[in-house]
Amino acid sequence: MTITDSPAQPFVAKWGIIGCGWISSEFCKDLAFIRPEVTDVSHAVVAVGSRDKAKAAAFIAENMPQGARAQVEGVYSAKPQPCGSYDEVYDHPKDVDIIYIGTPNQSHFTAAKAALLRGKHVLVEKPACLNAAEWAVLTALAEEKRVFLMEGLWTRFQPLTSKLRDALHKDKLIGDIKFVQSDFSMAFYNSLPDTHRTIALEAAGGAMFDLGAYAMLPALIALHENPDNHMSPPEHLSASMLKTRQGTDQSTSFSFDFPRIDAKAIMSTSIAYNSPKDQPCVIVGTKGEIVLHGHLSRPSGMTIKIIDQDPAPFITKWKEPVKVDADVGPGFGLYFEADSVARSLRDSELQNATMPHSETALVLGLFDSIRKLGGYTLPPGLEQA
Ligand SMILES: NC(=O)C1=CN([C@@H]2O[C@H](COP(=O)(O)OP(=O)(O)OC[C@H]3O[C@@H](n4cnc5c(N)ncnc54)[C@H](OP(=O)(O)O)[C@@H]3O)[C@@H](O)[C@H]2O)C=CC1
Ligand SMILES: O=C1OC[C@@H](O)[C@H](O)[C@H]1O
Repeated sequence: MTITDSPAQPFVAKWGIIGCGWISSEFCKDLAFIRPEVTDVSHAVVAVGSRDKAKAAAFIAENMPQGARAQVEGVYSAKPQPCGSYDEVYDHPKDVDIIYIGTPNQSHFTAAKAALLRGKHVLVEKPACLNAAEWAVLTALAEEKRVFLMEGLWTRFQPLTSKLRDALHKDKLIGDIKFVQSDFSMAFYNSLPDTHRTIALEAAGGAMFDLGAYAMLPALIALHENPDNHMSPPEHLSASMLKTRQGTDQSTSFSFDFPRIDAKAIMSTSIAYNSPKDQPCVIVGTKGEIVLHGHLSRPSGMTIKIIDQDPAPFITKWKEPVKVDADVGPGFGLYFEADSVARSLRDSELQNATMPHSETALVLGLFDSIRKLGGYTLPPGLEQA
């Protein structure tokens, strides 16, 4: 074989993992998946940090005993190392280049800041931090250190999200989009103990912080990112919160308008009930509707319904609906996000175009306003900016 015949090696993202909980385990299992269709990037887990070293070792043995895909395939030789503190991962002597933060909400800012200060790239789980001011501190630090920073809102990277965007804006299948209604809710309250991270005040729990970004996402894609809206911010925000015993929100509803395109979004999120499974979100346009199915964090598909008559106030005729399945293969589906981050690192990007800093700033700013309208106050000291 000549040199030119040898297959190109993928770019390998070298991860340090912070926190050995549930979502970190799904993330690492996804990093280990061998997906032959992806040849340009791969992943290695270099170090795994827990507050308890034995837990980190057990986490590795259970979720990726051979490491991530590049380690399984021999593209990267060292195996994942367990660490008994998060600092050990940030300071890891081996070549950790990006830190994945899978700890509870209230710890995201501290963990992300610590990693950025060490000059590491960062992917931090949603919500990236507790308010827009904290995010401004992190983005300024990332810019100063010239490192990559992104909030992990994995739904943005799923193939169905691209199909939805194309159907709405490229193919304009439902005409001018006028209305979005969505609900993302999961019945944690009164099922899990009040100390659980999704409920507890000290963990910045409640529906909005846990599920609100997913409830908001279809409106941002359909309306905020609508080319005719020119990225004008939402206006006329209204919100109300029904509280848990903890003072966090069990159920929150909110709405906003996009006057530039005469469109409205009404959203809700709750930890007290489960969303309507078959129809958690409807996007309504002048020529039809798109209905999302399943969980809004990972929709199982969408149905495109086109009106079969001239525009009229009362619609009675529809074309045969078109069903589009989500192309999620085995695993959880966090690999789409991880691959995109790896491509950003390969290309020396400091932000990811699909999930730029401005997107997180917008959502956290809306969260700030929704909390103010709903009277949700975090304990003193939890917010660090
Ligand atoms: N993208 C997605 O689909 C999902 C995202 N998430 C997000 O990920 C984050 C973690 O959620 P999840 O994995 O369900 O949570 P878990 O409770 O399962 O895990 C969190 C881990 O963080 C570490 N940790 C650090 N500080 C604390 C603390 N004070 N209390 C408890 N644990 C702590 C622990 O790891 P150790 O003991 O090893 O130090 C723990 O195992 C949340 O911010 C959530 O919003 C959650 C689920 C899905
Ligand atoms: O991000 C999330 O997605 C779905 C839920 O399982 C979880 O509580 C939440 O953090």
